[in-house]
Amino acid sequence: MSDLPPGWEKRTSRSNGKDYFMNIYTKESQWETPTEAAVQKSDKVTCSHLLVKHTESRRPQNYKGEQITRSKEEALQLLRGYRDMIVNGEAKFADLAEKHSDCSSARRGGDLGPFGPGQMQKPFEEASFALQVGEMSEPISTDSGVHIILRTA
Ligand SMILES: O=C(N[C@H](Cc1nc2ccccc2[nH]1)C(=O)O)c1cc2ccccc2s1
Repeated sequence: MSDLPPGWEKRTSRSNGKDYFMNIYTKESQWETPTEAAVQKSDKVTCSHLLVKHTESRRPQNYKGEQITRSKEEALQLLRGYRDMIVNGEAKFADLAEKHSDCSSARRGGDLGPFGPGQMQKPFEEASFALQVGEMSEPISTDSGVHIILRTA
């Protein structure tokens, strides 16, 4: 069994059964077998989000194919309610995201995985990169709808 350089973990892909390698510091993954120690700093963040779409969303339909009919104001009120439940410990972020997010990442408790600058819509990127690990954003708006973001790495 060949040893891996420090900071890497071998995983098996659920979608194709192939082995891949996860950097335990940055949570970034790669198919190639690493030959160097894993870097501990990354220009990426890992976030989860809860998206509530509304009639002004770029695609007013959620990943389940349901048409979105709520107004932007209603979406914001819903989202503030979820955020309050998380802040006062009544519910977990991932549980509410899985139950209520209109983004397909709901299937993974809202997890979007690691992303770097230039990958997400600007308002989302700016809010995400301003968070400390473990911190949750105030509601923010993108063309997709209104979101709360939790930075996890
Ligand atoms: O753009 C996506 N989903 C859109 C909604 C949406 N719009 C977003 C804008 C910024 C960040 C996440 C966002 N998710 C949809 O389902 O209509 C993504 C889904 C997923 C799922 C897993 C990992 C990344 C992504 S990005």
